[in-house]
Amino acid sequence: MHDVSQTIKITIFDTTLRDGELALKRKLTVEQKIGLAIILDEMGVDAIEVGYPGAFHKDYDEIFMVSQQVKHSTICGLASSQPDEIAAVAAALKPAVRGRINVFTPIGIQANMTVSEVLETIQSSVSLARNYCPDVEWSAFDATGSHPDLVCKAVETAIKSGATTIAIPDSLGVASPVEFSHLIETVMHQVPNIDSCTLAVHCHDDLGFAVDNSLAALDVGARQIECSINGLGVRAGNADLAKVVEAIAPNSTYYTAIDRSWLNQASEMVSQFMAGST
Ligand SMILES: CC(C)C(=O)C(=O)O
Repeated sequence: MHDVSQTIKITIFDTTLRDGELALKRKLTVEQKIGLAIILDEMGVDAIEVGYPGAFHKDYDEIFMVSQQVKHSTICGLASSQPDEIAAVAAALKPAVRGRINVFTPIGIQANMTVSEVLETIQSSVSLARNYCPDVEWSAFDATGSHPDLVCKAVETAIKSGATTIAIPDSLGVASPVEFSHLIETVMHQVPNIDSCTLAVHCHDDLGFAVDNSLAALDVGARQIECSINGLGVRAGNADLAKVVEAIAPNSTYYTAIDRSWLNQASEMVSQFMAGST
């Protein structure tokens, strides 16, 4: 239960079953995904990202079956801007009480696309996703490896195209807390329609800053943190959900809906996944 003086709810988006699974040598079974998703749902996680069917065919069935079991959390599937990937996530989410399509577009310097190609790709993919689902997240893959002006233009375009959540990832884990919160602040100040979406952050731990970057972003306007149990995720991992939630708990401004009594059970389950994958 949060203190009534804590006024701003921070949405907790768990990506253990999607980004986290990428770190495992042996992929999770559908039973393992359902088992963890039920605990995350009980724990009060707002959104659970279950898979990326465009890259892994098995993730389609897993999103479908987790969607049948979970009653409270929003179930999310990842898609690139390819129309068939977006359609696959939409179909897999059919049984979900609440579903979300997370569309990502690479916008870093290495993406090798012109500005107009990037913006057209965002416009067409996010609009398509919105035709299937009222809850669409757009993720600016490699935002910290891009020019801030392009990040802002891209975010504005995604919101105009119907995105309800915008994620700014530090995809390669290259930013310090000062640099990352400066980027979030720039987006908050320069994007005219930013108030019509929830701003999310998705940080990787290559420099050991995933949790610090996520928390620093709150004071400049981020309202969703993407994280994972035990920080499981590609390379050095994602922000650790328990560390994020424990850091927010005593804060007088922010609160989460997480019931922290479930944290150990979730951590033990994911430790077993990790041990079984070596
Ligand atoms: C696909 C996106 C959200 C991602 O995992 C990243 O940028 O790290």
